[in-house]
Amino acid sequence: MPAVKVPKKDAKRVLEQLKVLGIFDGKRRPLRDEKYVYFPILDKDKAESLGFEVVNLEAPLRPDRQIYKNLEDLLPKDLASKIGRLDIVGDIAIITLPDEVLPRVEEVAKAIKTLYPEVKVIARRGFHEGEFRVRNLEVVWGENRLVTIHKENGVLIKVDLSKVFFNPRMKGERYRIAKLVKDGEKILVPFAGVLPYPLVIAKFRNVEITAVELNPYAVSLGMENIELNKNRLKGKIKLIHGDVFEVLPKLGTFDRVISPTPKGVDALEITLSKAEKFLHYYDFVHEGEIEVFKRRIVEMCRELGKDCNVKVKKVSDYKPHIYKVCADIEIKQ
Ligand SMILES: C[S@@+](CC[C@H](N)C(=O)[O-])C[C@H]1O[C@@H](n2cnc3c(N)ncnc32)[C@H](O)[C@@H]1O
Repeated sequence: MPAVKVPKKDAKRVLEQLKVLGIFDGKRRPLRDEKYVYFPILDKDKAESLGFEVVNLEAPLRPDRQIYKNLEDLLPKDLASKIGRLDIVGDIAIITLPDEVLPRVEEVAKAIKTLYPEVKVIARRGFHEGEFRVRNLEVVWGENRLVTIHKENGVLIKVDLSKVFFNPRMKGERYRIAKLVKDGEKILVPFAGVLPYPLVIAKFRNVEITAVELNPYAVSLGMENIELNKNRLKGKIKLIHGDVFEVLPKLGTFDRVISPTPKGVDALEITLSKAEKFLHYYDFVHEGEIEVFKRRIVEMCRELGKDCNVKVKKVSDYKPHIYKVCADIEIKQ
């Protein structure tokens, strides 16, 4: 098959050119020797007419998962348009799948496996329910289980999605917070779940973290997760099983508090009262109400005798016009 032969020093520039011209064959891997790079192409005549040196060679095909980036690339339009977003937790794929599409689950499974060969279970998504914010999930393909070990930010997180809350999309946010933390800090994480925030922070920083969680299954998995990661963590994690509103009044104060607040719960006052330097407070806010939310925090700071800088950041979409936000609150010293 045809390939454009380019001296190594020009490879990046020529690759861009070939892509713009629409003749780069992205399904095949480029080859290299000591002096040259060989880019597989789709149109020999066009390349030659533009003055490129074209040779013939066997460039291997890339695996499908490197060619196709999402389900829309792999499924017929009528099917792709009916299925919702895909999340991967360990070896479980979570997807929104209406009843009418259920008979075509094998087709969906094949596409998911192309992108994520590790997937062994497909579960269809319902809503988060109850005070423990557990998502309603139904296994529709593969092994009948919702327990898995998820890898994120260099830690292992064991979850049982039938019993605990876990959101893989918060990976970047957890990393952002971990990077703000300094060695030596004392940190409080209320509403800690199976400990994704504490684990990621303790992975990168030598800190003392106190986590509080009410769901007994999350607490038990959290303890397993501390054990599972014990050789990866620089920091220490202490996990308290209990209600944030009962436990926090008995605790002292912390340099930093991180509150992944469950939807519908107002924990601003109690978490702010425990923070000496920083509070990262998550909530769900209508886009038109972000300033009101910010003013409420400033007001609460004043009531608690604190002088605060407040920045509110949109973290993710929740519903049309409603965002999950994080208020980064710095308490001036
Ligand atoms: C939105 S989830 C966040 C979990 C975890 N931090 C994460 O990011 O995956 C909220 C968590 O708070 C827990 N929770 C709800 N009410 C609580 C309370 N009053 N005291 C302690 N934990 C509570 C739920 O069980 C759930 O695990």
